[in-house]
Amino acid sequence: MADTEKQLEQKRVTNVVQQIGNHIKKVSDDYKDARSEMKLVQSNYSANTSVNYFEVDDRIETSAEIQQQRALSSRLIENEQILSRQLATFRQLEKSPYFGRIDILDPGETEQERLYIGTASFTDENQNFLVYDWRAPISSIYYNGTLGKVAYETPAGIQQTDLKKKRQFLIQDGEITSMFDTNETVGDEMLQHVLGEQNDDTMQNIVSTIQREQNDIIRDTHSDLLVVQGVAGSGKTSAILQRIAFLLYHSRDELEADQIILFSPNRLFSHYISDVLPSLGERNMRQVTLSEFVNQRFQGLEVESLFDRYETSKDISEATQESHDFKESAAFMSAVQDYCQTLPASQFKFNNILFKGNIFFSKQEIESIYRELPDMQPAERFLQTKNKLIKRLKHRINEEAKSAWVAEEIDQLSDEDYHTLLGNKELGRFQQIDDEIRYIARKIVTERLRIVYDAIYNSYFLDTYTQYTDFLAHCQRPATIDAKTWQEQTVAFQEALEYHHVLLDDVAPLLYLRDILTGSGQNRRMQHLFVDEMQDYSVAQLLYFHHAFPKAKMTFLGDSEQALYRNVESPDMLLHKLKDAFHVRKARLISLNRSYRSTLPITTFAKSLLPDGDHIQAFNRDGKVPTIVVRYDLDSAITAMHDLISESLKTNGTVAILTKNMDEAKLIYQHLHHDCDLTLLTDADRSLPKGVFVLPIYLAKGLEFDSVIAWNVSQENYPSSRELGILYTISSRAMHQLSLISIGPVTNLISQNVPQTCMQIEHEFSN
Ligand SMILES: Nc1ncnc2c1ncn2[C@@H]1O[C@H](COP(=O)(O)OP(=O)(O)OP(=O)(O)O)[C@@H](O)[C@H]1O
Repeated sequence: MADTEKQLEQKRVTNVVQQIGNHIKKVSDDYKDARSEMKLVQSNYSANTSVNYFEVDDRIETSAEIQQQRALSSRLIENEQILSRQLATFRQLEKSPYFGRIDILDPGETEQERLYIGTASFTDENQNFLVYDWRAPISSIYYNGTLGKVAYETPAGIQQTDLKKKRQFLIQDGEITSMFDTNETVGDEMLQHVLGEQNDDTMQNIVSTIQREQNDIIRDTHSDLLVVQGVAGSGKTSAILQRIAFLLYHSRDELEADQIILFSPNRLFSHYISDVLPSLGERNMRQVTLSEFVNQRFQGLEVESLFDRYETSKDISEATQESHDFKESAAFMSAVQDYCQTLPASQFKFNNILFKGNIFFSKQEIESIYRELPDMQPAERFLQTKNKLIKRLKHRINEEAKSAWVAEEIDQLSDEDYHTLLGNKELGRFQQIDDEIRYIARKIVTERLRIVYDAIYNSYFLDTYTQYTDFLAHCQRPATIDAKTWQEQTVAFQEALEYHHVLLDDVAPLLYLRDILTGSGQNRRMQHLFVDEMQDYSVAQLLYFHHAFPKAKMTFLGDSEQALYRNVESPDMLLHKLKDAFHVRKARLISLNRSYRSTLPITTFAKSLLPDGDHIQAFNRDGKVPTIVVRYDLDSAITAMHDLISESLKTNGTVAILTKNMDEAKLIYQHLHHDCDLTLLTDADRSLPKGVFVLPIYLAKGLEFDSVIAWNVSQENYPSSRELGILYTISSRAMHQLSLISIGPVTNLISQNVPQTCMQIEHEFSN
């Protein structure tokens, strides 16, 4: 491109950067003002909260003032937060104001329009757009269109235009480092540059290089269920995050970040992706792991985690596996639903409600309330039972409030405690002192009996576990599961319960049963549900999420070939299963087959492990072929590991040693941590350190590292195709370098599938 052209563009960049700089100064001043105002209100507030509370009039006045100040300070806090977010956005924009330019000619116009696209909009004093937000309707042309006639979607409908030029920029600290015109979606040159960089400890946004098929995922606002099957490294996680940023922009007035929930595979991942949305000027969505989500719903019990199950259930029989599969299926969830809908009142299992070890409401009493109600949906009937119990509780509170112990307690109250019990709102409400005392008495008893109220409110009087056992006994199982194996499932469930454990298979059906019978457990505020690594969830769990967030549109992303916890499925099978299970109006399936993470030799190696790997397209980025180091005993393998680490560190910032399980990770740590700076990562870790670390593959789900060393890929350790998903997932975590160590002969998964030219094998020959 002619130098003058570049000079002209640089001139514009410099000018825009200067204007952004001026704007930052202004926003900084506003921010400082907002902060000092905030401080002033806060100091006033604390002065007021310490005023004398004992004169009734004073109290009323103070309370009103406090309410006012609270409202004022929350408004100020919000304002301050907005300014602070704006500042962060503009500071980023100042360094790199845009990454793209499109020249368009609208129908009927004679003059082309030139638009620049960046991570956020920026207008000059006259409200002319100097930079368009990448999420603006017009910006979609940049990602989707090749030169010529193009269409784009706007709130007013589809618009047509003629795309005359598409230019890409790389701008660092206000300087154009490269720029080129392209007719492709986003040219490979730009991608080469971005992908060749070293890994950061948190993920980066990809807005400047979003690919056309990723753009389809990001900008889909129509589907109720969007399922993305994408090969390893195809940008699924990136697409989720840009999609969230897009949705927040698109529905700015109706959607808050906390109405979006993402199920992430582990805590390291949660941290890994935490910077992307803030880098785009947005707040993070809510993030949970399956374990966090279910543990919160089973208070007092410990739920088996995916990791626990992975670590312990290595050798289960085929028959048991069939029972597991059934319990994880959509058919099983339907069976739960049928059971609940047709459950006769006499089969309802209730618990006593206890107070200090004594029965407060007996299960017989609850049962008779339930039975006497007319026939209706179980949840409605349960709710009415609940209301009747609360009524009876209130009655008993009123009676108890007249007891001598309550009067005595009131006598003993200090003035301060008395007023605290009375509360701000009730100050001055009672004309008669007797009324006030009766009120206080009821409050004392209510507090004392709160535990009973909570038990009613939280539906603890349904004996969920006995009910579930009853369901298991009555459930129609497939003919392939014999009675004995099925009975073993019930026993396993009950035995676990004795130790306050719930097995993972039982989690979704158990929660579903409880929710249907009690009419609880649903969050209708959540508008979007995202599940990353969907292949690691059972269909039953996904259906439960759908039930728990009934209003949420669903986006499920995953890779059937990275299955760690079950056998690898073909993408078609997985999609078919999900489509059948979710009866939604607008379902859409998108496949991503191009892999961006790894160098060409690494992707070629990883895809040849898979029987159907041909559909995976590698991004053409140079690198060394993966090395396989074969040793014949543990000590030599550890020495080889040591050498590989030193060699990897010469060119890579992060080196991850990935193992099949935690025992292997500990073993390596024990042998190596004295000689090199090595960290062992566990389930409890929330962030990745720099340098060298060792972790089992399930904790590395969704992550990527400059260099990966796979531990012991021998035939003994990876004997069958059951381990294929594990090996593929490990190999596909590497960005620039992949090495694999084997103690003894290498697994057939590699030796029989990967062509010799795609790897370099180094044997140690003993003499
Ligand atoms: N359009 C793109 N531009 C630049 N980088 C991209 C793009 N798409 C993906 N990448 C990069 O490729 C790598 C893999 O992306 P990501 O982690 O989102 O893939 P994934 O499909 O979720 O992977 P996996 O399933 O293997 O965990 C990341 O480093 C990401 O930044």
